[in-house]
Amino acid sequence: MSDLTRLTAAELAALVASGETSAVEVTRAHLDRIAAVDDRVHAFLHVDTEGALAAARAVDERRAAGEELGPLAGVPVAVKDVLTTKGVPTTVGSKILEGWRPPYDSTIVERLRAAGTVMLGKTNMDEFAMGSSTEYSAYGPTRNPWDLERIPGGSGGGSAAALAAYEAPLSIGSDTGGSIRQPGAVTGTVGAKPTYGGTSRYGLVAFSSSLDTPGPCARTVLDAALLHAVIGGHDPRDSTSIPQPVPDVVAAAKRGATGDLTGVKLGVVTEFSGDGAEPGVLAAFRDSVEALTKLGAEIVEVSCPHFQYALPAYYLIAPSECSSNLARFDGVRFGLRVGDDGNRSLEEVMSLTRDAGFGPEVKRRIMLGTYALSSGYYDAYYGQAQKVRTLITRDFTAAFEQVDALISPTTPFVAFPMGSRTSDPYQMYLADLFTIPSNLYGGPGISVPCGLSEGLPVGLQVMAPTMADDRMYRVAAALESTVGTFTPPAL
Ligand SMILES: NC(=O)C[C@H](N)C(=O)O
Repeated sequence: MSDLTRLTAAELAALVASGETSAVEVTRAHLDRIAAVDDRVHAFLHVDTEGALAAARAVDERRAAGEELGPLAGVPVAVKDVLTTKGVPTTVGSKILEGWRPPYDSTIVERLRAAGTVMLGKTNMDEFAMGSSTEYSAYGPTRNPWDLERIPGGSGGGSAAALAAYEAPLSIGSDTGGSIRQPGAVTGTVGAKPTYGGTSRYGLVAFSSSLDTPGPCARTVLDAALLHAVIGGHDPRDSTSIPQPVPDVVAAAKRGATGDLTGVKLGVVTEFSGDGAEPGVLAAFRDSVEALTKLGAEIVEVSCPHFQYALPAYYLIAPSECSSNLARFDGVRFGLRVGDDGNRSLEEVMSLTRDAGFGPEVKRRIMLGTYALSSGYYDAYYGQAQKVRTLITRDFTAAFEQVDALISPTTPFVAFPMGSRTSDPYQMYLADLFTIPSNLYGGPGISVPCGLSEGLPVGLQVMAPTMADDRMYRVAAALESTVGTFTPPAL
């Protein structure tokens, strides 16, 4: 049997369904791979060996009993540590939740289990999903399998690195400003942010509730679509979940893989295709635009004049929501409690707990958000940012009257050396320059590998109208059919 860790999720599912290999064998191969490389990569915060093998055995038993298996049954998946997993530690990359074992599964995890996928464990992330390099994890950074001295992106660097290091064929991320797509871009993997409300936030530890969107990560576009179909769809337990079925993303990915984009009109975002990105990134992007033209797509330039204000608007809205959401970590209800010696007031214990439990970036965001929401500043900062959000949404609406989807590089730069941006928050924030607009708008976006610059992966982003997730999969799969997939140098 060839190395099972090199196969796609679709291939693994077919092998398990036909009985050529068992879910237990597939799971063991990935657990062995994790044991062999994760001390160097550190993609995982927790590996659930027992749980994974039990889930795999259950799939094999169902198959032996002649039961019909779902399209991803027996396929391992790694889950970002932002999603609750019943009885399995969930830390959000923070000390404040160290040792917390949630009493319930998030909807995403519930759906993964129901589909017969095998959860390998929980992946590393920037604390509370705040960061672009996974260096802000309270449990130490994840490294990029392409170059262990470079960052794997963030906040979901663990989910992306696990794919690039062949520790898992599928993973789950969450994208508030780019946390799925940016790690995908810098690790040469595929990351999709679904339409906001297209995937459930129930059991997703909240950062910025009007933006947080869980979604699929994979090494191929089809695998991402297969995972999207499993986790997506309406959930009555999430008040912003859209009561409509997910568009047929799998069919769209298959259609795209035929390499025919005749009749598809794509808009290159003027503001994101000039300055602001590294020359090597722009060169790979331009080559991809040419490749898409050869596949039959019509390419036009589209100006989205308010996109330039997306980053500052995001850094008011997201911290504002975070300052409110993170108030629940008070040392009373969850996880860490510091200084509760019977002599201190409740307020002192809360303050000591939050001081010890939160890292520097989380504290920075809470302060930014508290300031932006405070009386006297609310209108000037938070209110103004909400107006900008509306203008950005209008840019998208106008653009989608002209084109089917928008394209841009996913990130302005390739994976940067570890430690090179941690002392300058603004430089770190710039990693999401091109991904944030679609979060503010709520539409779907996907990053697909499109080439290399300085030997490191570059991603192309496809953005589509809300609830037209299928469109982005079609375009991404078409590009993948011509540029191929990208394998990091051997670990
Ligand atoms: N969570 C995200 O989507 C990422 C973004 N880099 C942030 O720090 O807010």
